[in-house]
This record gives sequence, structure tokens and C-alpha cells, in this order.
Amino acid sequence: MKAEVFSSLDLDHHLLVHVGLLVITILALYFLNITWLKPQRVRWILARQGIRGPKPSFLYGNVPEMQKIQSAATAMKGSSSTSSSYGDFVGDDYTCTLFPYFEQWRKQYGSTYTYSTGDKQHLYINDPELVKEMNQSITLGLGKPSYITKRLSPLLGNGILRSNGHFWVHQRKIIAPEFFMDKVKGMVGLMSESAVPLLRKWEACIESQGGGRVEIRVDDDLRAVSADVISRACFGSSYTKGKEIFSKLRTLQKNISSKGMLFGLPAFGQRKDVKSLEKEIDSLIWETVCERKCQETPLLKKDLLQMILEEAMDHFASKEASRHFIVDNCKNIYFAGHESTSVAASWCLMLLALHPQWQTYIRDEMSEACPNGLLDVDSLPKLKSVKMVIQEAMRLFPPAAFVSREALERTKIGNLDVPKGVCIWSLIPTLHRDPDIWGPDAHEFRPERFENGVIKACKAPQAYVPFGVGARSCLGRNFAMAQLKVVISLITSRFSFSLSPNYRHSPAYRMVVQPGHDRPNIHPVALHRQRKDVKSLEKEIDSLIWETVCERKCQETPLLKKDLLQMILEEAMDHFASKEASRHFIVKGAPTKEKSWIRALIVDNCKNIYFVGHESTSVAASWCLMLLALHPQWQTQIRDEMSEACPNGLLDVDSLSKLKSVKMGIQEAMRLFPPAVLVSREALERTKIGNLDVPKGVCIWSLIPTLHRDPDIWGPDAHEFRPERFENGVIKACKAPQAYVPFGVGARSCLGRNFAMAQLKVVISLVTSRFSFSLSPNYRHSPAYRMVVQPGHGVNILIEKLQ
Ligand code: HEM
Repeated sequence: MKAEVFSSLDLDHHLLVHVGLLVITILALYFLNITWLKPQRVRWILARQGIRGPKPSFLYGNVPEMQKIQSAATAMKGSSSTSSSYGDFVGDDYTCTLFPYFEQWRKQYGSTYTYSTGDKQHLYINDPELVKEMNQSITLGLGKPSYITKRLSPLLGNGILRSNGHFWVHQRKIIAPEFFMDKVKGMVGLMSESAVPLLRKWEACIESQGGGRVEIRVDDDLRAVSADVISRACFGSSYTKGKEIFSKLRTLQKNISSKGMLFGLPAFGQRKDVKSLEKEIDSLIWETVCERKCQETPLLKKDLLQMILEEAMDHFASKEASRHFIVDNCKNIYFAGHESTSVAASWCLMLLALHPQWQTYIRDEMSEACPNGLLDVDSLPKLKSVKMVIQEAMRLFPPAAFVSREALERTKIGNLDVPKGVCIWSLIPTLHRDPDIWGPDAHEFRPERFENGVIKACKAPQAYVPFGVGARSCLGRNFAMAQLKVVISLITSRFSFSLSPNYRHSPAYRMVVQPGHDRPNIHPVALHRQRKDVKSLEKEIDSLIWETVCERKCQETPLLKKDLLQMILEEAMDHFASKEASRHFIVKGAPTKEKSWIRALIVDNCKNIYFVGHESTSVAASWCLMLLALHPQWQTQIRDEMSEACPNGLLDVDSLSKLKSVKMGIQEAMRLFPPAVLVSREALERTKIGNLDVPKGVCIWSLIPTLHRDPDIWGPDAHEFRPERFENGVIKACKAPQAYVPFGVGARSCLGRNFAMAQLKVVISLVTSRFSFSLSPNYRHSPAYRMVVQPGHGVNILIEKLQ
């Protein structure tokens, strides 16, 4: 019995040893196969076709050599970094520092060669014909390299940019129509609008420093414009909402885009924060999507998000799959849509800063194509110089560095037989700077080469691929070109600029090739504003208003509600001498001499209303917020009142009258800082004012702030913010209510008083009920007189969202 037990244990033991050995052998063979035999077989197939390359080492292929070449190139760059004189760096072939191994091997083995990164075999191609064949291939057997897709998965998931096969076809079908030219044309206005904050910011920056030359770092501002355009055009949300998503995507992009990614090396470290960032971004996007889904009113215009949502609902049974589809594609468009375009815009400005004559060409063309300074869809095609500049900037500094594919099955590219699993790389900057294709000036900035299109610009137009070509070419090409034209021409027509001496040229690869060195002041462009003279500005404003009026007159359907412009128009028409002239006016605009005064009547009144309507009210709101920031107890009071008067947080006409504290706050702010500071009259004839006999021609001035802060009228606390003084109206607030004149009094008093008060109540109470705020230490108190008295350096507050 004992012997039997022993022998059965022995048997088990032997069996285990054998199975173990077998498993180890199979694993070893498998490992040998994937790390050595398979790449060896692939290399052999390529070698048979005359394709050579550096000899790989066991396990890591050519990675150690790549790292060695890279370190040598970095060290060399370090030792020669100061030698470039002004602008010479444009000619430097930065691929030699960014991807020196590719350059070295290209020189050694020709334009097509193979190399290995361990278990991955790669094919580098830079022959324009072969690149064309690859780009134009329509087989699903060529896709995006899957090992890179895996590395980028936290950033891009399985969205359109990285997916392959039928899933990619499906996504392209949904997304492509959103970027067709007719859709893009409809977005030009929005693109201009998104550029306005940047123009204003730079103008304010120049003004605050005395109007001269200032240094500006352009990258972040350009990125904000791109982000705003993409948010509004594709997702119907504002940049403010997407801001967090963009900044997190950018951090994520920085964390995962390393050179190791190209080598196919596993990523060590970082994973934890990458994972948590990915989660944060996904939930942020999902929140935005859910908010959108909850909107009760259907959207008038379907945007990209709407299409993605509908598709997800139709095609995915499980909620999880549908969520992935939505979130991944949003991430893809957020990323593709803002990063490359803003980087391209930065390079354009850098090159224009070095070439002021091209700024002048763009400016001249702008003033011809859009005399009123406003871009529209019709003027865009007329802007030839800006298009040529963008094309040339994207030739010298293409944001996307590579076109890459993986042979998902054995595939033919031209005559080349590519084994399954091979990754194919083509370096765009090398194609774009090849003197054999572009001539001896290939490294120079010469936009004129594009005067007659890409075909005439070089010997092999298929080598110009800033947006790729063929089935997987950039979907956003028209969108990006339109946006770049809008942004670059608006900036160039308003500013002249040169490169700051602080600029350090160091293109960096972070999935796109961008100006390197994030901080400080590495890619600034010093700008000084071209001051437009008052006359030409006046002309521009007048024609803008007139255009708006004419557009309105051309609307065929009558307006449902009469607004102010309608009243002014009708009044103008009543004053025509003949009915015929009036009819003519309605249909075509008045052709007679009456036209000039009718036009003046309309334009001048529109200007008046535009001016008084927005300037004084917004300045009053700024002062209110500044004072409330200093007096949090009044914020609390307003908040309490709001939650009582409008428990659902929405204001209507009935609740407005219940908001006593906000009214008192506004009244007190307008006492201490009345936007209008002067009441002025001229005696157009000899006039009596009280007992005073005022001769004709005398101008009379009364300084409102002096009246408003007189201790004899307001008491010893006249200079303090004490809204409670208005608790029982103006009459009880002071000894001489006639001295409280923020809106003037009498026949010429402010017509918009009720309008302004209602607007102020709405704005201040909505802001205060949603945020708590205090004054930033950066606030500089300096009331400035610019027809209204406003905070000279703006109002900076520190703001916090309330739960
Ligand atoms: C200057 C700006 C831009 C540049 C230089 C650029 C460049 C590129 C390049 C080189 C590709 C890959 C082509 C290939 O692999 O063959 C690509 C793909 C793509 N781009 Fe752009 N792009 C820009 C702007 C945009 C914008 C604004 C959007 C959308 C809003 C966008 C959406 C896409 C999409 C969805 C793809 C993937 C297409 C596919 O795989 O089917 N891009 N882009």
C-alpha cells in the first residue's frame, strides 16, 4: 500500500516537472518567435525587395542605437545653440535634432529602409511616390499603428483618430459631413467672434502699457481661440465650459507623449496620474453631454455632438459601449480640433514676425477684401497672401510630424510587399524640406512659391502633406484653413509685430511639432498696435451699422415684435418727401439725396443707443461688483433675497421688484462711482436758470461725483459704501434728493434708466447668487475718465462657485 502511494506521488511529481518544462519551452519559443524569429522573417521579406537597415540587437532591436544617436544630437545642439543669428533658425532642419536617427539612417540606407524596436519591425519611407501610394491606399488592411494607439488610449480611446477597420469607417461616415465645405462656410462668423477676445486682450495690454511696443506670449491665447471655436462649432458649448477639459487633455498629452512612445517601449511610471486624468476628462465630457441631453428644447441646428449622440443611441445596445463611443469621439475632436490649429497659428505668427513685408501684403489685401475690417465667408477666398503664408508655414513647420500606418494584414504599397505587423513611417518635415522637390530655397520662407497652387510650387505635389492625403486624411482641413485665415488676417490687420529677442527657437515634439520651452517667454511676438485714425474708424462703424440696417430691410417676413430699430426705420420712412422715394428706400435703400440724411438719422441714432446702452451699464456693473467684492455681507443679503424671491434661481419680471438689496447696492455704487460724471448744457440763447441770467453761448457744467459725495447732503459717511441709506428711497437717503443724479433729471434725463436698472439687477443678482467673490490683490484702483468713469485697469476679483 505504502509503495503504491509513493509510486503514484513520484509519478505526479515527474508529470509536474515535465509539464513545467513543456510550458517553459513553449513560452521560450513563443518569446523567441515574437522577439527574434518573426522580426527576422519580416526583415528577410523586406531584404528580398532590396530594403536594408541598421542591424538590430537581440530583444531591443535598434532602440539602444536610437537613444545613443538622440543623446549625441541633443549634446551637439546644446553646444551650438547660440550660434544662429536673427531668423537663421528657420532654415535649420529641426528633424536632425528631433528625430536624428531617422536622418542618419536615411543618409545611410536611402529613402526607404527598415529598423526594429524589439518585437516591432518598422519601415521608413520618404520616397514621394511611395508615400502617395500609401496615402491613397483604400484597403482596410492599412490602419493606424496599434501599439501607439494603445499608448494613446487614455487620450484618444478608440475614437476616429486611432481606430481601424469597419469601426473607423463607421465613425468617419458620421463625423465627415460635419466638416464639409458648406458647413465650414457657416462657421466663419463664429470663428471671427472667437478671435475678438484675443484682439481685445492684446489691445488692452498695449494700452495699459502706454500704447507702445509690448511683449506677448502668443501660444496660450491662440490655443484659447481654437478651443473656443471647436467648442462652439462642434459641441454647442462655450470655451469656458470646455476650458477644464482642454487643460486636462493638454496635461495628459504632455504626460504620455515621449520619445519612448515612438520606440514602442513600455511606459514606466506616470501610469497612475495618467489613469486618474483620463477618468477626470471622461467624466467631465460625460457631464457636458448629460447636461446637453437634459436640455428640453430641441436644438435648432444639429451640431457634431448631436450627431454623435443620435448615432450612439441608435447603434449601441449597452449603455457602457454607447458612453465610450460618445466620450472617445468628443475627446478626439477636442484634441484634433484645437491643438494642431493653434500650433499652426503660432508658427505662422513667428514667421510673419520675421517677414514684415508679408504682414503688409496681408494688411493691404484685407483692407481691399473687407474695407470694414470684418471678415465674412465671401471675403475669405480673396485673401490670397494669408493663404500662401499659411501654406508655407505648414510646409516649414507642419504640426503633424508623421504619417503613420500599420499593415494589419500583408499588404501591397505600390510594388512593395509589406508583411503583416510592419509599421510604416513617413516624416512630413523631411518631405516638405527636400531641395530635390522644392528647389534650393527649400529651407527658406517664400510663400510666393504657392502663388499658383501646390502643383506649381514643387516638383512632386504629393510630397506636400500637412493634412495627410487619401482615405485617412484630415477631416478638419477646411475647418482649420478657414480658422487660420480668419485668425491670422484679423491679427495682422490690427497689429504689426516683430519677434522678441527673448524668443528661443526650439521645436519640440509632443504629438505635434510645436514651439518648445513652455515658460517663460519663449515664443512671444512683440506687437505694437497700428493706431487707426478716428476718421477711418468712424467710417467703419457707420458702414457696419448701415449694413446691419440694410440686412434687416432685406428680410422679407415682417417682424413679429417691433423693436427700436424698426421704430427708427419707420420714422425715417415717414419723413420721405415722396412715396416713391420711401418705397425705393425699403426695397433698395434710398438712391436720392434724401439718402444721406436718412442714413445719418438712422446710423447716428443706432450709434447713440449702442454707446449709451452698453458702455455705461457695463461700467456700472463693474463698480457694483468691485464694491460687493469688498462687502461680502451685502453679497449674502442679495443671495438670501434671491433665494426667497426666485427659489428656482430664475429671474422674471415679478421677482425683479422684490430684490431690494440689489437695488440698494446698485444705487449706492452709482452714487459713489457714477459712470456719467458730468451734467452739461449750453445756453443756446440767453436763458434764466433760477435767478441766474445765463448769456447765450455759455456752457454749464455740474460734476456729479461731487454732488454725490457731499457730506452736507449725505452725512459724514458720504464716502462710505452704505447701501442701507437707500432703504426708504432716495428722498430719505439724503438731505437734497435732487443731488442724486446718476441718470440726470428732467427733460434730458436718461431714456434708458429703467432698462439699465433692470439689466443691472439681473446681472448683479445672478452673478451674486451663483458665486462668492472677493477683490483680487491685483486690483489697482484707478478710476479713469473715458467719456464714462471706469476702473482704469479693470476689476480683478477672486471668484468661487457656490454649491
Ligand atoms: C492645422 C491644423 C491641422 C493639421 C495640420 C491637421 C493634420 C492632420 C493629419 C496629418 C492627420 C492624419 C492624416 C493621416 O494619417 O493620413 C489628421 C487627421 C485628422 N484630423 Fe486633422 N489637422 C488639423 C486640424 C484639424 C481640425 C480642426 C479637426 C477637426 C475639428 C481635425 C480632425 C481630424 C480628424 C478627425 C482626423 C482623423 C481622420 C481619420 O483618421 O479618418 N483636424 N489631421
